[in-house]
Amino acid sequence: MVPLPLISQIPKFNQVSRFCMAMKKQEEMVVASSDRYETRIPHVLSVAGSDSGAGAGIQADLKTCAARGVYCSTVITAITAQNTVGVQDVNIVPEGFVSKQLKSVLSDMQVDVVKTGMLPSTGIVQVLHQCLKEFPVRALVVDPVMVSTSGDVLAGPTIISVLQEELLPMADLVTPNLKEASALLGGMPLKTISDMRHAATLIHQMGSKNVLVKGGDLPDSLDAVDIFFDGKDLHELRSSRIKSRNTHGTGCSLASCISAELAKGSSMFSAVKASKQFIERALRYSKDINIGHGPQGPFDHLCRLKSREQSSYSQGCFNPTDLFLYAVTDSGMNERWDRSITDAVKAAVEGGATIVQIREKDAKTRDFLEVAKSCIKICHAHGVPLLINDRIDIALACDADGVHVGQSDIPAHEVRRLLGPNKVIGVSCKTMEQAEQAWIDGADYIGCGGVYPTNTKANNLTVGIDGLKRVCLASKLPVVAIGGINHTNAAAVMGIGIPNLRGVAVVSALFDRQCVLEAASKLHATLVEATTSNV
Ligand SMILES: Nc1ncnc2c1ncn2[C@@H]1O[C@H](COP(=O)(O)OP(=O)(O)OP(=O)(O)O)[C@@H](O)[C@H]1O
Ligand SMILES: Cc1ncc(CO)c(N)n1
Ligand SMILES: [Mg+2]
Repeated sequence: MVPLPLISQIPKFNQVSRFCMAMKKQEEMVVASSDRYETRIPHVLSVAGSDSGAGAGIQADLKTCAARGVYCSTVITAITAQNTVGVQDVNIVPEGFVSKQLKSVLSDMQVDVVKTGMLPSTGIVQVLHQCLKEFPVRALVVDPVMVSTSGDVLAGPTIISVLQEELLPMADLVTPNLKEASALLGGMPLKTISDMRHAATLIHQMGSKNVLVKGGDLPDSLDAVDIFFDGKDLHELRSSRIKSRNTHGTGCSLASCISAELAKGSSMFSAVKASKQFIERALRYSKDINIGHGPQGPFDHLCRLKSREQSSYSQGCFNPTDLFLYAVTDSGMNERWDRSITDAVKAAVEGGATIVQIREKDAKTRDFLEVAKSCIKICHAHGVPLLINDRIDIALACDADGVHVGQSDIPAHEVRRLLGPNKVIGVSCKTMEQAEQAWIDGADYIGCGGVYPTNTKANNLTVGIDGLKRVCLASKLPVVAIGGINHTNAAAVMGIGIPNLRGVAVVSALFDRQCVLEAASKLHATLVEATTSNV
């Protein structure tokens, strides 16, 4: 198979569509060669050390990629005896054997992105450099692991010059923490955000296309602040600092999440921002878990999948963040683009849809049920809930996660009675009164729109941005905006800045497009951009 160009050689605006085209081409090749339709899964190769405590290293990378729906292969560079107290011992894998692992994976599997962690010898860096020249990949993310947060050395200072000479000039992103940034800069002290900004520009000169200086260990900082530099602009990425001992492995997980998002086709900046959100969410979810007796515990990468089983769908605890990118299917559009509903849903969730609603107005009941069952499997494999529009019978029969109803469908309180307390119920509302009623009726969220005019629903009254604001301010339930929303106006919708507006629901912007995956990841990136603060 012809290797794809390095990500840094592809103009930014073209990345996602080229990736989609390449994926389509590969799919066609598979069909042609085996007469069987298979979909390629985005693939990250992690070249890193094993952490026996499984909070960092290879284990963190595997879990992060799994949480993001991306395949992760592994080349192990060292085995560490490690726990929540610290690193007790390190056994370095001989470079010849690292080289064998690299060749095994790279010569056989189609890797999109290589992510490096612990590279404990100069020989290992050299064989990696050689292999990447022989088997180019779309992106290289270098996490220059040197010292663990417990203070133990994972790669000595001799590594620095070979990293600088061989790896950084090939890298699309390098992600040093404060100590590593300081070591790369010959021991320069880094104590403030302004020091971090300066460091990012200096490290950029070592050849990496982009630099992310991580501030997890910045003393006296109320927020967790990272500095991103793309060679032109400096961005300050902030999230709240979660008060928890369970922060071991945040660095590895951040870099592998960025790699996973790049593998799916995101642009670099969107991947970085989405990944910072992922870390914050996982830390918040895991802040009270208790593993080990030492000062630094691991967090739970798979929280999103778990919270799905434990909360929304069996314990009756709806997670409003699921409304972020809400995909509503339309059979007419799928027919027009000659794809099945299941293929459309699969592409939407792979591209980043966070909840799916199956809306089938004309389907035969039995066909609808079969489609719903397949879609649930796809959605749950990605930790995404699936709702059914209007048809409570179908939702019950396939054990969907919930139902969405309009004002002329069965009233929400009846739906609640039929579905019980643990399912998700959404109601379309145009007015403050309807929003109040949805709350009284026991709904979990409301959909408000049409925000903009749309062809999807005939004779649908447009409430506009002002109507949306009014309903959001009055609603006691989380709100998802709907109606004519796409990647050009999504930022304006989220920009109204009312906290209970949790996302946008879209039909045409995903499904009336040639490449649903591309449309979804582009819209997801736009939403992340619109909802993450940066200076
Ligand atoms: N307590 C926290 N709350 C929120 N975000 C955090 C916290 N600690 C770290 N982060 C974030 O996690 C990411 C990793 O940062 P950090 O500086 O801890 O990397 P690291 O030291 O390489 O991690 P590690 O060595 O533990 O794997 C950054 O985006 C940082 O802002
Ligand atoms: C194996 C390994 N890689 C990276 C880190 C950095 O957190 C660690 N502690 N252990
Ligand atoms: Mg740290």
